Amino acid sequence: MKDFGSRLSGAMAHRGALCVGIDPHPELLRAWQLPVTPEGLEQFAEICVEAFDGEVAMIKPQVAFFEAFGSAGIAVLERTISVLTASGTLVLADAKRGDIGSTMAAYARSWLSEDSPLRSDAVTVSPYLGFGSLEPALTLAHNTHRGVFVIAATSNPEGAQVQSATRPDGRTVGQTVVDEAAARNAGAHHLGSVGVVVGATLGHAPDLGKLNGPILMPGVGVQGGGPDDVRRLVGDSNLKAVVPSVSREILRAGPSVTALRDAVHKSAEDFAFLQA
Ligand SMILES: O=C(O)c1cc(=O)[nH]c(=O)n1[C@@H]1O[C@H](COP(=O)(O)O)[C@@H](O)[C@H]1O
Repeated sequence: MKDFGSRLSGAMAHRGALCVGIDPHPELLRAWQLPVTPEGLEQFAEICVEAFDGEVAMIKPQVAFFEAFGSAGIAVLERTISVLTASGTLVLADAKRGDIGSTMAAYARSWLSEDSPLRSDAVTVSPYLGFGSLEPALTLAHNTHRGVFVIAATSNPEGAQVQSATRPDGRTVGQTVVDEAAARNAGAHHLGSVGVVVGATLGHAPDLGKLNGPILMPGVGVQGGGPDDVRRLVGDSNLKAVVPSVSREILRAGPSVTALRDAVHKSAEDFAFLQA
């Protein structure tokens, strides 16, 4: 199997850069006339799979909305991930895991090991227990040809308190996260397999020029970010590495599969400049 970065750059070349999130908010279930139960969750996920599979470079299920239903929700998540990965669509599990190294190793096994029922192509991780605490996930991802997306500068306004703090060497904390990720991608030919997450809502972003890996940009749509923000934040030379991520703005078009697909195509058009 090719490494995750190569698979992602191949998918982006074929299908465009967009990532669509599967975020089954209870309000969305209700808006889709579905019960807020594991059965409703399953129908929501099935409609999303039908609408998005094969249409975009990557699909990002937000794990929290499945966990909220307990073991029945996790079972729906497992099935959703395995249907998508079996059809060749890249799945990024948005679990934002981060813990001391020995516990991180267990989180890593859940999302990145070949024999886990939840195995995905990549997982989001939080470095705010120290970048080094992510080592078990970085190592397992490398060994299983999977990827990690490390939270660097998030789309929520509260993130700046930690991520924009300045270290004694003058770099922001978010910048050091990007720099550590860049060190992991050194020598990768296409895109490295260690991505970062940078919110499209930010006033300014860390310097991404040496990352050599994918830049996931959520915060597009309902949170207020748009294509112009993406361009402004990453700079022209980094546009090819950007994976804009949209959840509610697209999901609100449901439950019609045709309307969901139309919303995907509209978003994809808005971001076509990334591939130009
Ligand atoms: O890691 C993420 O995907 C993420 C990072 C971030 O900085 N901001 C952010 O909104 N997200 C996730 O991206 C999705 C955004 O959803 P919408 O605002 O509905 O597009 C949610 O699943 C968030 O958890």
